[in-house]
Formats: sequence, C-alpha cells, structure tokens
Amino acid sequence: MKVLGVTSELFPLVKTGGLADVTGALPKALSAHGIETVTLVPGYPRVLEQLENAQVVAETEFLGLNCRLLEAESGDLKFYVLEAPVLYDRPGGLYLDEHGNDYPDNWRRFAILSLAGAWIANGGLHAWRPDVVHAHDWQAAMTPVYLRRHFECKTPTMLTIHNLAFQGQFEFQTLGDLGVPPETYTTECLEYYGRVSFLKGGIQTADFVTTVSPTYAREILSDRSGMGMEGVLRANKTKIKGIVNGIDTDIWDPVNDPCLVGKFDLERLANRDLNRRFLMNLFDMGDRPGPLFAVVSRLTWQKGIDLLIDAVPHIVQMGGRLVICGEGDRDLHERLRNLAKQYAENVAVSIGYNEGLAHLIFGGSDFLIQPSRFEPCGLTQLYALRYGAIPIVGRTGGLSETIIDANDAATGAETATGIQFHPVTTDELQHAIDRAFEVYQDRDRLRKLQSRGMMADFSWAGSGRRYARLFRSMADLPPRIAQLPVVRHQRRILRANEARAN
Ligand SMILES: Nc1ncnc2c1ncn2[C@@H]1O[C@H](COP(=O)(O)OP(=O)(O)O[C@H]2O[C@H](CO)[C@@H](O)[C@H](O)[C@H]2O)[C@@H](O)[C@H]1O
Repeated sequence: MKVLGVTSELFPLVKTGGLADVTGALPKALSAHGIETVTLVPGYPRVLEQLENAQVVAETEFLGLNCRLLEAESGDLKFYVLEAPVLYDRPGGLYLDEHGNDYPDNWRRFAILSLAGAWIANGGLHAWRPDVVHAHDWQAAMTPVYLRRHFECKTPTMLTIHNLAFQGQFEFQTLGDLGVPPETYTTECLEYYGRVSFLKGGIQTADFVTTVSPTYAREILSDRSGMGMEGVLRANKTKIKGIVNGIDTDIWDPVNDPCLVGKFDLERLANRDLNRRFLMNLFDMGDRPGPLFAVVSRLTWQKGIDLLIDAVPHIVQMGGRLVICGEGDRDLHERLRNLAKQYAENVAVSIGYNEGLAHLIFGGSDFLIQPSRFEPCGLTQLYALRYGAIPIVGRTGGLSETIIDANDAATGAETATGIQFHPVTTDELQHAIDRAFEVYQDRDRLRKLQSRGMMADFSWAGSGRRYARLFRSMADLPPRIAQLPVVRHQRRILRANEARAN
C-alpha cells in the first residue's frame, strides 16, 4: 500500500517544531505494516542543499508557475521536493519574513504545494500513484480540495491537524487565483466568515480528519478550544479521530545520542550528570546544588511562556536554576533576555533553534517545564521522559494523557511519571514547582519517577498500527500483520549483552 504525505516540514530536512518530527517518523512506523510513504515537501534552500542523487521526475506548471518535482531519499525516508525558488527561496523563515511577518503570498506558496500533492495523487507521475493521501496542517489542507474539486479524483484523503491555532485564512480576493471552481466558495467548503480558510476546506473535504491525541480530538469540539472552528468540527465529528503521537526512539535514544556528552540508560544514570555539568559550564552557571529546570519550546502564548516568566523569581528564590532554549515571539525573546541578565547565575536563555542543545537539555536537566495553555499532543514531554527529565505540565490536550501526575494515589500505585497542574496559571505553576522541589529533596522518589518515565513506551509502535489500520480501511484494504519491531525489553537485553561483551 502507498501513502503520499504532504507537509511543509519534514525531519531531518526541515523543522521548526513537532510537525517535522511526526512527518519524519511516521513513514518508518508505517513501513512495519507494509505501507510505503513518499512525502512531498517544499524545496526550501535548506532542503535542496541536503539532497543527494535527486532525480527530476516532472517539470510542470501549477497556478501559472513553472515548477520541478525532484525525487530523493535520505535514510529511511523517500520524498518528493517541489522546486519553485520564487515561492520557497526566501531570506526569512519558513512562514515568516525576517521581520516576523507572514509572507503575503503564503496562500499561494502552500496552495501550490497542495496542488502539486493532488496532481501526484491524480496520477501526474505515472510511475508512482498513492492509494491514500495524508495532508498535514493548513499548509497541505488544500490537497483534498484540489483532489476532489479540481481533478475530480476519488483517491481517499486524510487531514491531520497538529495545531488548530493555525488555520490558513486569507482574503476573499485570493479565491479567484486558487484554481478551484466557484462552488468551493460556500460554507460547505472554503468560506469562513467572508474569508477563505484552507483548514476549513480540508476538514470539510477530507475523508478522515485526525488530531494528535484523543483528548485534543474531544477538546476541539468545544467552544472553549475549537478556535472558531468548533462548529465545522462538530459537523464533521464522525470522521474525526485522535491518535497520539509517538517518538522516534532511534533518534531520541540516550544510549546512542551523539549530542550528549554523557550517554546513559537506567543502569548508567550517573552519566546524566556529565550533561548537566556541561550545560552549567556552557551557560556559566557554576555547578551548585539545587534542581535544574528547563524549557525547550516555541516561545508563544500557546506554550504559556509568559506564565513561566512570572514564575521565574519564585524558582530563583527557592534555589533552582532554569535553562530556556526557544524561538518565537519577539517580545518574549526580549523579556527572557532581560530575565537572564537580571538573574545571571540562575537563568540562562538561548534564543534560536538548536537541535543539539535541545537533546542536551533533555539529557541534563532535572525537570522540563511545559506550561502550555493548550497542547494538541506535545513531544518535548515525551523526549524528557525518555531522557530522564521529569515533566511538569499543564493538564491539557496530549499532556494530560501522556504524563501521570505524582499525586498520592499514583505514587502509591507506582505509576506516576511527572507533575501536572491545573488550571494553567502562574499560581498553579508555582505550586507545581514547589512540588518539584519536594520531589527533588527525596532522592528515592525522584529516581522512581525518573526511571518510570525512562521505561515508558512512547515509541511509534502503537500509533503506527492505528494509522496503518485507518489507511487500510480508507483504501478498503484488509489489515496486514505487522512485522513486529523489536520490543523495548528485548532491546534492553540486547544492549545489556552488548555492554557485557564489550
Ligand atoms: N528552540 C528549539 N531548538 C531546538 N528544538 C526545538 C526548539 N523549540 C522546539 N524544539 C523542538 O520542536 C519540537 C516541538 O514539538 P511539540 O510537539 O512539543 O510542539 P509544536 O507546538 O511545535 O508542535 C505541534 O505539532 C506537534 C506534532 O503533532 C504536537 O505534538 C504539538 O502539540 C503541536 O503544538 C520538539 O522536537 C522540540 O524539541
């Protein structure tokens, strides 16, 4: 079975957040179920620079623009790259210019990506045609619309919403240039309060809509969390499903992670201290006692960074330290830089995107703080678990179902893996931080929480199976027995044997 993924980000080629992690890892998980995925991604310069032995497989015109499609492979990934320098070769970021503003032609940049996806799904490349199309977020949400309304093609489509906050809304005037028939501009498809919404078009048209956790799938049906799209989502309720994200345990593996100074597992936990010390030196913080808190995040309102900023004096007063690695809103950059100046010995801030530093922080900090106001799934808490940093999370979306709060009942039952707080306010965050200090004083409790988190299985095995089942049902194909991946405890035994042999 063949799936075409359409996405604006794909790890390791191009990443600004969790979307890339998922589109980069899911193909591997699906291949265990006999599903081949090829992913279409924009030809940003950083993507083109990394291509090896790419073949041009098509030269064609989309919305009046001459484009090339390249086919390439990297590791386990197969992908098509849409080469159109006018659209994707920009001095700023993937979506924003160097001043932090949306590119004014974002509608065209991602309409053309979606159109190219629909063109492939319609058999444009004679050599490869998918059985199912999997579009991700608003940037690819027009793919089902083009497929049905432009090509009149019946290939089944799934749209995954990684974050409902981004909906791809544009002026009514763009409609005439989208290459879709006028009938699409109705409340049944693209029309959204007098504007065009790519995400709405995708939700209305796709055969299936998934979000990245069952809790978020429920939350977005409510007025409180539906971000204005709740009516549309409720009308499509029967085709919405939540499948929790997994993590790529080959990349996120503290035993073999090249970004770590001290590689570790449960038997060699002391090596974590090497990472911690390295971090402290890196940020000139000295190696004093007390917990090291950390944040690795896009710096936005969603992630509750303003709440964290208000809690920093409390952390410092209690004798904790904090490392923040993130990028996002400029006013938050400014406020964080000021905090780092004010509390130079306790607070370190690295503004920017730094994959290696993120790994090191997960592998060296004691607690990862994630005060998200909403969180469709969240991956950083899962990386933190695997790397022995105890997550402190707001109880929302995927955070609420991936972290088990260390309350008395869960502690007694030996199931707790982290600390949750609710509602997501500075007061409650401070209370959660107080609880973290208590845990930190009790080494036995700390170790238990840490080791339970490290043993938790958040690999793609289970969710890969769920996606595979869904894709097969959409293509009307019977389920296949998966080639079972080596299960976790077997891997541990293998590692232990290897260690003994060495
Ligand atoms: N400055 C920085 N330097 C290096 N790495 C950084 C970084 N800032 C963030 N990252 C990395 O980016 C990823 C963030 O993923 P998340 O899933 O936590 O959030 P995001 O909001 O981007 O994703 C959205 O999509 C994902 C995927 O579905 C959902 O889990 C999530 O809830 C939803 O908001 C992680 O790999 C993290 O390590």
